[in-house]
Amino acid sequence: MENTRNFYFVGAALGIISAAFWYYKDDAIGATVRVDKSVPRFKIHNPILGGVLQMIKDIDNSGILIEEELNGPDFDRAKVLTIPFAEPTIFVNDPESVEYITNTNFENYIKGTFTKWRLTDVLGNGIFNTDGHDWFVQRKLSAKILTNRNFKLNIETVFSENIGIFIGVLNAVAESQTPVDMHSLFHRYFMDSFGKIAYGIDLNSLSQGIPSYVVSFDRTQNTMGDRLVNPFFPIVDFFNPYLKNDIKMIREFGEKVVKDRVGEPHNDRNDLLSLFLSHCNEDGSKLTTEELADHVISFILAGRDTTAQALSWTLFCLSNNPAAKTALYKEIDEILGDQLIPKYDQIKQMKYANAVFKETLRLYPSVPREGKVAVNDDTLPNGIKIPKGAIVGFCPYAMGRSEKLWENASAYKPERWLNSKQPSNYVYTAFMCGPRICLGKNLAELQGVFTLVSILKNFDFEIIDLGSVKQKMSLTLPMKNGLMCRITKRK
Ligand code: HEM
Repeated sequence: MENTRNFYFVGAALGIISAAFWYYKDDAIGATVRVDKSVPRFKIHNPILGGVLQMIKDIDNSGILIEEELNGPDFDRAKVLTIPFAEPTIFVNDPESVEYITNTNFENYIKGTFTKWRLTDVLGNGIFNTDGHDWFVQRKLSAKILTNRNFKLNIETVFSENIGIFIGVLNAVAESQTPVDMHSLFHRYFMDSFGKIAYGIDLNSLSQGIPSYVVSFDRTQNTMGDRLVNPFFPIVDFFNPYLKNDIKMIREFGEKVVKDRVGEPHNDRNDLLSLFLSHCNEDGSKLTTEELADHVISFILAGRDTTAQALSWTLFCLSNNPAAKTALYKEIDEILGDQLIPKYDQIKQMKYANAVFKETLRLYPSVPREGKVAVNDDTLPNGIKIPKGAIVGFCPYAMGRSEKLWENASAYKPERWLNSKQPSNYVYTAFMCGPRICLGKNLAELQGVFTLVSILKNFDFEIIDLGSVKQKMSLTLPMKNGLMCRITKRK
């Protein structure tokens, strides 16, 4: 009797497991939407768990893994990645689909709850985390300050002042002959520059060492990146010993920036914070301190990490490509002569330096992944059916390395940018495209090239161990082990 009962019990259990395997053969358990089975799944897919095991097993290389799937020989029009209890992502890798979701049918593809649920505790309702009317109002306001005229003024004032401090720090490092982590220094330099440009404040993180709120920013960026691939992030977050305090530090930093300005006798400066402070909602009310802090925090994240990481990868790419490095030094010396810091017009004249910056971002885009949630059922121009609630994703990292889009895609060739015909924003997606294209694109290019040229005019950089330079999973594309360099002063 007992044996018979056990036999039925084991049989039933095996039956349930087999049924689960059959039912969740193509999609992870709890996937919120089922995608048509005719769209191929990622090779790393397992029944029930989808792609989660492979993604979190080597989380820092998950971007490379996605790139290999999208640029692999079996990729046709789209591939699906599902992880348990989350929206499935239908990845595309062609400019037509990217144009469709980011522009042609913009209204149907939003950030949605996927992003909100993962980022709101840090970013609140900042521009990265909003859709519709809220997004539009913030975008219009910010665009008023992020103008080319203001960038030109910034070059002559803030950039020149800050680069002087940066060069001073690098001089001391060169004299001491001790290796330094350029990845960390770039983050501190751009934090200070951005604090000054956007909020008119001196953060002094370069000259006074790393403040604790910067450590919190860094750690939380990584946590937010992990949340995008790990569906079990609420559990991981619960056991994260730093997270609660880090978020508190970041929010307090944002609120302090606001409160300090509100307390000023003359708060009518020409910067982002003044604009947000003077803004009135439709009902005539002003933004609260908390809302203003959302903007402060979001713009620091937008302006600091992206450009700092782009320059870190630029030094890495130049070290791997001596011919490009020589050509760049030649242009800098020809145009600057004895002058140590470039002027606005000289940066515009430096075709090769601008090409170097773009070429680095093609291979190492600071925002390597993009995803938008479909509001309604839809069909992409390539015929792929998109169910309501699924995410349509694309990877600037994969598109930049696609042989279908770039000749000799894996080669670092700044020369490809010297042609008069430039690729469209739907091919070169490092700054996104459509109505949500990066608002700071021109500023980033100007400040990136200005900084690169200024430091190369003054110093030589030797990366100590090229093999140790690795990507790290995050919202952006930081370096896992930093970028340790030996610096010498140029004669
Ligand atoms: C190399 C530097 C940079 C790169 C590669 C870059 C790239 C991007 C990308 C890919 C997006 C879209 C992100 C998304 O879909 O959520 C974006 C958005 C944005 N970026 Fe940048 N960015 C850079 C620097 C900057 C700077 C310096 C600013 C300064 C203000 C800035 C401001 C913004 C803003 C405000 C948005 C949100 C736009 C919107 O949602 O309407 N970015 N950026």
